[in-house]
Amino acid sequence: MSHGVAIGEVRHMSTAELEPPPDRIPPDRAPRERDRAHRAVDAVAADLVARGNLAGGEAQAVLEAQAMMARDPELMADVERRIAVGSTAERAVYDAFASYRALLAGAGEYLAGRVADLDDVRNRIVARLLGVPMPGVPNSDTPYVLVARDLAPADTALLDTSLVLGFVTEEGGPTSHSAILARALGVPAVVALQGAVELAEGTVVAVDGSTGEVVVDPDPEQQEELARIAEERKAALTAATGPGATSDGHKVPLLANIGGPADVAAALEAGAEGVGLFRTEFLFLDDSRKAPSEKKQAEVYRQVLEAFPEGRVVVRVLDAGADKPLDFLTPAEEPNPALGVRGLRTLLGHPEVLRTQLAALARAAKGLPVYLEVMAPMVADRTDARAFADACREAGLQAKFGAMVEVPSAALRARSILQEVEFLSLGTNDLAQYTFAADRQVGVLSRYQDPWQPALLDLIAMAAEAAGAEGKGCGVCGEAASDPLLACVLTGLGVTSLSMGPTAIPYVRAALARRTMAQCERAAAAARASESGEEAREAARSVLSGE
Ligand SMILES: C=C(OP(=O)(O)O)C(=O)O
Ligand SMILES: [Mg+2]
Repeated sequence: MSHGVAIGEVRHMSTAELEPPPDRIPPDRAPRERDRAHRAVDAVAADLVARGNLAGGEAQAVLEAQAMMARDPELMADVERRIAVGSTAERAVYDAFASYRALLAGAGEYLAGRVADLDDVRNRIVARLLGVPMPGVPNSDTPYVLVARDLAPADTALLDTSLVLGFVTEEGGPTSHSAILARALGVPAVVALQGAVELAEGTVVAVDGSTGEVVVDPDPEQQEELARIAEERKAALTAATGPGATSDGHKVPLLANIGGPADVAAALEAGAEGVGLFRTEFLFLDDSRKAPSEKKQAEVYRQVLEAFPEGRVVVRVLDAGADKPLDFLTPAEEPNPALGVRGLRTLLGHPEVLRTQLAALARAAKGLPVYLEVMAPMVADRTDARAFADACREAGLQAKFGAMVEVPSAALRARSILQEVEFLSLGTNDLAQYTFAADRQVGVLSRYQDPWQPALLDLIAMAAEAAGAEGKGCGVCGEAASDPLLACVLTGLGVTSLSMGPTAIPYVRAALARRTMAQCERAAAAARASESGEEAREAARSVLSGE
């Protein structure tokens, strides 16, 4: 969710499946159809790349990955085969994508995340061949609330925020890629709302990005009340500036999650005190066969480091696998990729990739006054942590080495992990996934992704207490940190820094500035004493607003 309230009329994303008729063509038309298919694919791929260039950041990487899907040579070979036996270009594309989709489904992999991307590519190519408008964002001159089954990155990347007041999706958990991209736009959004696509076109809805509520046909009083709440939030926002701290001066550095240099401007504008999570995998998406060279990586890292002179920059080494597969590193045949070779496990199996990345970081930081910190994703135990710390030392890296806490075992044995590394960073997206055994990409399981769940709060508290006892830092860099109320609770649990998408920083800063540390601790205790995520949220809200 983004914060704020949007009130407006529903406009649906045009998702009607374009199914071309199964017309047959005579053999002499095949060359022409082949040519049409090639031109449509090229145009769509070029359009996706152009959209990516405009959007920058994480969106660019996702769009470029989509362009690669469009240009997939095997897919094109299948299209040509179908044309050769009498299909029209549009029908051949439609059918070839359908079998590719089934193949993905059979692989069982990160499908939920990728199918929306794949369908979007197919719709674009088929629409182009049929000469009908591209599927996607509706044409409207007046502002509206966009409703969609799921949002394809190509659409979220270039949404006109002067027209889109907010959006609601039926699919996609709160930590899915579309939700993260949506949040980056900074308009109120509610994801994984069951029944969203049934909302009638033109109905007025109020979308509260902070609570996740969508009020259908709000009466004038409700509209006024919601608008008043939104105004209050805005006023609180402008009142708070400077470093993150509670009203009694307990400092909680507010850091930004970024995917590359393109996100730095937004981080600086939001007043980020540094970067708490630099997701480096976006750099690796350009080439599906090999890692970028040390020189290329160093250039990109340096651009980010230079933007935060004297600030803290936490770089996460490559987190490949599961929802972020890379062809040259991720095993193709894993029965359960989220439980498979991913994150640090991938890097330990490909030490040369880790070595190159660490060498690039050492090169990038040379001579800069920045506080570089480097952390590994998916650390499960002390052996993992030691292997990572050893690799960092061998690379001669002048940096603090840390471990992400994304697996329950790491939270349970945080103290032992801290014998090897200097800080912890809680990746609450994956920690929730593994605590509740609920795939973070599956919309119907999104209840388990609620970071307010007391079990998750217990694990966070364990990690934070262990770090406190060792005199070391323990930050949060998962989506949990971007919820202003939860940010107060996390602070109360003993978390020492919060890292989030830049657009959330002002809201979190304002929320912390209004509470004392003692209030945050009371809210944390009340939340942990609850029996469900919903109860925990209510309990914390009542502590934090009642004093
Ligand atoms: C920050 C996290 O990493 P990612 O979302 O990139 O997996 C997390 O899992 O919370
Ligand atoms: Mg993670």
